[in-house]
Amino acid sequence: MAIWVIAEQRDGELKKVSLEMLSKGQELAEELGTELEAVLIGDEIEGLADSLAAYGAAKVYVAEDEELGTYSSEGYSQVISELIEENEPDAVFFGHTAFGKDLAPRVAQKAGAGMVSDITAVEVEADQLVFTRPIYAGKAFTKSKVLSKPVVATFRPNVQDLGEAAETSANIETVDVDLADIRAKVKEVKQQSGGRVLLTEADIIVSGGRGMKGPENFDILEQMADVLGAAVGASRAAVDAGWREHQYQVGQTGKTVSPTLYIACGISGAIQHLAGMSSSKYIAAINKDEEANIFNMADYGIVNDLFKVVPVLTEEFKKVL
Ligand SMILES: Cc1cc2nc3c(=O)[nH]c(=O)nc-3n(C[C@H](O)[C@H](O)[C@H](O)COP(=O)(O)OP(=O)(O)OC[C@H]3O[C@@H](n4cnc5c(N)ncnc54)[C@H](O)[C@@H]3O)c2cc1C
Repeated sequence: MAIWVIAEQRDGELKKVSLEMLSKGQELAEELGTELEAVLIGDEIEGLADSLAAYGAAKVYVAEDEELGTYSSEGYSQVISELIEENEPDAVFFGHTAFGKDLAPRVAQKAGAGMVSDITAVEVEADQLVFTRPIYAGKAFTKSKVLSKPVVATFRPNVQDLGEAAETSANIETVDVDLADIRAKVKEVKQQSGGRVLLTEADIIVSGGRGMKGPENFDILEQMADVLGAAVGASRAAVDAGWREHQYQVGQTGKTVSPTLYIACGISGAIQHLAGMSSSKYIAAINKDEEANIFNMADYGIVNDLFKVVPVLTEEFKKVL
């Protein structure tokens, strides 16, 4: 009986959402009087188990194999499903990331489990987990209880608070892995170069829309992002115009992001854009139209020409950062 967090790592580095889920999981486990445990899968990753313990995992199941070095839907879902069958956890949490979105439904299907996705909050009511998730592009929220066991849930990254890390070492249980029946193997992963933080993990995002007027003008956003250590996003209008690649699109048909600060530059605030960023902690908007809908959502707004404002802000940020 336990709450499980399926840890996500890439190239030996844990994704922040895994630690966020552990921080939240610790609270929930205490309230429910159950254990918090983590599952770590990959190749040569055992060293990461201590970090999972530091954020509250009382036990870490470690499945290591060369074949698991790169993500494989079939391999990872097989390992997790077998572990679930053996240990019968009450709840299994994944990040709502490309990894979690691919893996969680497969695991839920194999375990015959109910699933709730993209959750932004969870609480305990009458000994049951109640999950909150945004619907209608963030205009409304549903609260769901899942009656089957285990419940599988995916957590929106950057929403749960990260707790304090404790000084502790992990209680590791090594998992026997038999991948003889796996039909598909990942032979190579080609990564795009570029040193910027990922959009979905960024603490600060500077985003540009049609108001940027052309691809070359994104340079001023890149410069501001360099100073802030931010990622650069875009509206669909900017992506459709061919100014930015689709992987940087924020919104209903792009990425959902929840940074601490989202700076929207020359973005009007269409509902489909808001769908992807309305759960940001703070929203700042720069737009020359004071009627722009983005100002209804923004915590801070500057009504002015972004080509005047952005370079000034960048210089000011340089002075304090
Ligand atoms: C099914 C569907 C899915 C969609 N999915 C998405 C999605 O995932 N993401 C998304 O973003 N959109 C999406 N859209 C499109 C969405 O409806 C809007 O068309 C789009 O978000 C508009 O982008 P924008 O704000 O950059 O452009 P606009 O709406 O044209 O706004 C440009 C803004 O820039 C301002 N501006 C212009 N010049 C300056 C300047 N010099 N200084 C300051 N401000 C300036 C203007 O005042 C204006 O407010 C979707 C639409 C549909 C129908």
